[in-house]
Amino acid sequence: MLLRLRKVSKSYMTAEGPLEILHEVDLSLDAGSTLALTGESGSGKSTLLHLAAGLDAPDSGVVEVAGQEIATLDDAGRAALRRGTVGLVFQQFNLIPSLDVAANLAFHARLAGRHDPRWQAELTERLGLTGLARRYPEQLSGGQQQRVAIGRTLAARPKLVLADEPTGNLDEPTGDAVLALMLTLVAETGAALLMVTHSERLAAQLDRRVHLKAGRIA
Ligand SMILES: Nc1ncnc2c1ncn2[C@@H]1O[C@H](COP(=O)(O)OP(=O)(O)OP(=O)(O)O)[C@@H](O)[C@H]1O
Repeated sequence: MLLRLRKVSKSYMTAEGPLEILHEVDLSLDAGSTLALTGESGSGKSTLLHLAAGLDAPDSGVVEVAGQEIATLDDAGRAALRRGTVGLVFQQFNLIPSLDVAANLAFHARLAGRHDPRWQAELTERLGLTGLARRYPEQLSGGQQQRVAIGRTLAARPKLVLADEPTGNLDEPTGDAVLALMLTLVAETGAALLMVTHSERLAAQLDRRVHLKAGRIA
């Protein structure tokens, strides 16, 4: 099992007092499987994804990634887990503006010690980025930037891909094409995917779907 949440609860402090966002959420994801996380705006989807990435800690409950309980790791251990096992794709592409496409694609793989020029070349071609390798992010369209962001994540061959509305900034045909490509590449690398989406239509393309409502899995 790549990802497991057990009785995970999380509150944020607000001016009116603590606000519970997630209440005893259980969720698990096996290697090679894909799961869509849906729910209304504010239902806690991004919060859950951040907990799964070890970017934030739950108030109670357990988060395990690849068999490791995140709470038992120190900052360096969590950073190593993110670098070595987890890949993140966000709606805002988070490309490095000072690096060209090729260097952006290589960045995480190099950090993870898994830079593989042949795999990068294959991703570049299949993501339709050939010819754009020397361009900088600001010289790309939104769809092109998102394909670079997905390529950058997959170049490092993460075991677990966490994606937050990865096609949310794209028009529907472009978003559909980018998602289809991401699903194919995730399947080929044997990674597990947890994807947050507002879209029922996109959620239906993944193996399983869970819906968050008022902080609980509905
Ligand atoms: N750091 C924070 N401090 C206080 N409240 C927060 C914080 N982060 C998120 N929240 C609140 O927690 C709730 C859940 O936020 P979250 O971003 O997880 O929702 P979401 O389901 O991803 O929403 P969306 O679909 O709009 O992105 C929201 O009400 C939000 O205002």
